[in-house]
Amino acid sequence: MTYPTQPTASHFIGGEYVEDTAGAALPVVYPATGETIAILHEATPAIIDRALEAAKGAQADWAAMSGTERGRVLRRAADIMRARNHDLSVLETMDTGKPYQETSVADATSGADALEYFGGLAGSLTGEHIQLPGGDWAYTVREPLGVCVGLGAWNYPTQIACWKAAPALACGNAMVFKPSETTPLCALKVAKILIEAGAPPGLFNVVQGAGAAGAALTTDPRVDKVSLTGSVPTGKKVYAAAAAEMKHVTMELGGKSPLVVFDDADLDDAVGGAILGNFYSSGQVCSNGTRVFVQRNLRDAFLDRLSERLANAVIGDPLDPETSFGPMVSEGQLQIVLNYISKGTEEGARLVSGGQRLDRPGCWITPAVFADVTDDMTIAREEIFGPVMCVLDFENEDEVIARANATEYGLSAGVFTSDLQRGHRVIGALQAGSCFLNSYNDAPVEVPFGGVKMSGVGRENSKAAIEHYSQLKSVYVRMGRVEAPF
Ligand SMILES: NC(=O)C1=CN([C@@H]2O[C@H](COP(=O)(O)OP(=O)(O)OC[C@H]3O[C@@H](n4cnc5c(N)ncnc54)[C@H](O)[C@@H]3O)[C@@H](O)[C@H]2O)C=CC1
Ligand SMILES: NCCCC(=O)O
Repeated sequence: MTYPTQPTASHFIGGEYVEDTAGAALPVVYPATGETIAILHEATPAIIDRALEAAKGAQADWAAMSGTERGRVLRRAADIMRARNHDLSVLETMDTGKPYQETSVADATSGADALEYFGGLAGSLTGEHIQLPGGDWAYTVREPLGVCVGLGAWNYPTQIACWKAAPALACGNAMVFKPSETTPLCALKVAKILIEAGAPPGLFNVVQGAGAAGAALTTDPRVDKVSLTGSVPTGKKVYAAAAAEMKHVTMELGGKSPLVVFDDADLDDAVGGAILGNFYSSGQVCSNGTRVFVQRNLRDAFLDRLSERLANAVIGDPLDPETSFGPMVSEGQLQIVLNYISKGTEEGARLVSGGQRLDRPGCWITPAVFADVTDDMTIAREEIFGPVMCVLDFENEDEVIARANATEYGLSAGVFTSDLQRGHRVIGALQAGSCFLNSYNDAPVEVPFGGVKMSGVGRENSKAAIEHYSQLKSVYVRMGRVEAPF
């Protein structure tokens, strides 16, 4: 059988598509219909070995090029991605179920932004000169780490591949990227585009597979750094395995982020922020503000306006540009979400809208809003990773800060208020890596992205990412005689 989105082969290694049918079959399902759209194969040990050898073989020559030359390749790749945005967006939609309305502006475009931004930075990555007493001096050299492994989640397959590859390659590293087993298609296109842009074969390789393939990559002695986007439980395993060999890590993990709405906020902006922070990508965004704290005397107006605006959601064919809300990524993820919705009702939260599975093929659920949620409820404590908004009441600033911070997570936080002093004061007190004031879920490449507490280690995007894909060598230069004690 021929599938419409079947790639040339499962893996991309050494500049070409590579197949090894000895690996377990990996069916790819279009979540909007439940149909199989491709069948790939998980990487065998031989495939993983081949990818790591290819990366190791390409890395030294790539690192020996000037930053400007490396940057040129990345910027060319960005141009190709932009030129192919339509096709890449359709593929992203097929891989994830996210509506084309989103994928056409937030996936390949975001990946291209990362390639362009880090391509631009590559030529400016230098060390520094440090003057010392007696005429001595030192200099630092910014060196690549070597071979980096990228492990992706399923919600943003193109974006995650590019957010990891772009800074890694800009710094002179090579990469083996393993997409999520749920969404294996898009990263292959990124690999092909990098080759077309002039990247040497082996610089960026893609291998498929689930946790076992990720673990094999993480523990391989040829690997110098592991960058994971995934859940906290996986993050703990990957971090521990990397630590055993003292490897560098970036951990972009989960969250249960607070979005605080004061009663002086612009109501429509606050409702818009809550919609963006809960229902974009059908709620499958790590930074989502899923605990929406609304000051008590605004609560009813907030819920009314939210219901009015939710009625405008267009739930349907994700490839139709009018559709604004797609299916969950998989039946498994849909079941997780449905279980949380049952638990919310059982524990006494009030389901004010949505939360029903739609009677049609595929993984469809309507956006759910719970009111009267209390801090101890399961739906207020655990990451759901689906379209479930919890609305919690609060009275005053100190109270909401304490409650917002009472979580092991610390990825994001948002505040809506027209009192800017209060806005900055509250943001200053919130324990989160990525914060928003009168906005939610913006992720421009120029701004560091990442979490504190259990939500992660390190930062993606911005100049901060350079620190996580390079290391400094210090060289002390003595200009006089060496005076030893004997
Ligand atoms: N902070 C961030 O930037 C983001 C975080 N996430 C988080 O990701 C989660 C959802 O994505 P999932 O794909 O379900 O996450 P997951 O943690 O199940 O898997 C993430 C990746 O790790 C791999 N993996 C699983 N076990 C492994 C092991 N033992 N060793 C090495 N690799 C292993 C998987 O195959 C996959 O490629 C949510 O918790 C979400 O919050 C998602 C997107 C962005
Ligand atoms: N564009 C959203 C970044 C966060 C995430 O990948 O979930």
